[in-house]
Amino acid sequence: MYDWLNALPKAELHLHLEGSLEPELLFALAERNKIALPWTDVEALRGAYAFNNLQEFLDLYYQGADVLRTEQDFYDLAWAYLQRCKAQNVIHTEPFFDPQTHTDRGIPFEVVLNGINQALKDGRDQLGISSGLILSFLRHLSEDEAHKTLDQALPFRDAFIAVGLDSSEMGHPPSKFQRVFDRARDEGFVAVAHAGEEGPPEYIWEALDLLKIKRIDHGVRAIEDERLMQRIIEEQIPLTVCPLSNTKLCVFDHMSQHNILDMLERGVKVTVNSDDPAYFGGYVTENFHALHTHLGMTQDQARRLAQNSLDARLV
Ligand SMILES: Nc1ncnc2[nH]cnc12
Ligand SMILES: [Zn+2]
Repeated sequence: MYDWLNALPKAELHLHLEGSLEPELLFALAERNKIALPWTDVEALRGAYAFNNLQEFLDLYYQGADVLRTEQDFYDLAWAYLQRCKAQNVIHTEPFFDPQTHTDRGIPFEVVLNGINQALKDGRDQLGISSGLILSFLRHLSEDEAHKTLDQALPFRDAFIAVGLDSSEMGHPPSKFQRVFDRARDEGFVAVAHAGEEGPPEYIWEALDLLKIKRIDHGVRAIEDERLMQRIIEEQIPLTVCPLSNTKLCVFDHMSQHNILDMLERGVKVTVNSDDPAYFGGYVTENFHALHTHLGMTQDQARRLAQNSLDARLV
């Protein structure tokens, strides 16, 4: 089944480039940039990948991103991810990047963007993988800071297809970012947002009604609100679900409890994605395979999930 799932043509719609930083590359970049790391080796770092919630993961994820300094580093990061796409027949990808994670450390916006963009271009030209980049605001920071990030992005508007919202969900509802999303949409960007990963269904309502998003990232807690379920089914609003992430971050205790196939059978436009594959134990195919192993996902269901991912592309 793994090989069959791997060969299935698919799109990835929920992937943080910083979350695709494998420990081997992290160590190589630390050496290249002469940065001392708190872990003795790759295995010690991998051993730290045990999380009880989103915040515990984010603390390590932001720490890991500190090795990314130069345009070449960002290129290497994105290029390594695109090669994984090629190996897993991901024919289209819409990755997120978090500019504030880097600009707050003094890395110029253009350095980050140029490195990523060159890799995406080479991915199109050399690997045949189409893509669209999503600029994600960090929700634990202020809306003012998000406005500043949007200002920095506007001169490069053709480099992005959408804006997103990620990082610590609880206590940072979508309503906090209503004005900057209004501005981004006025400037022609599509909007997406993480909602209903750890946060309640109300955050999904806000993301839809206040941020006017076209796709919900995660959204697994929608199932707690029947009226919300009716809406996302009726309007066929796609959900970018990340099964391995959800179990690694204890959103579900075990993969056998995941609700993605229940949602699929109820008519929700759910898709399968890897979120932060370097940290959560696998790329898209591993996520599909876990659904087969623990939930008995059939080939027919896998085909529908893959088709949903192709249908839910923004570009
Ligand atoms: N799963 C996730 N949720 C929120 N923010 C993130 N940033 C990277 N991965 C994330
Ligand atoms: Zn995510």
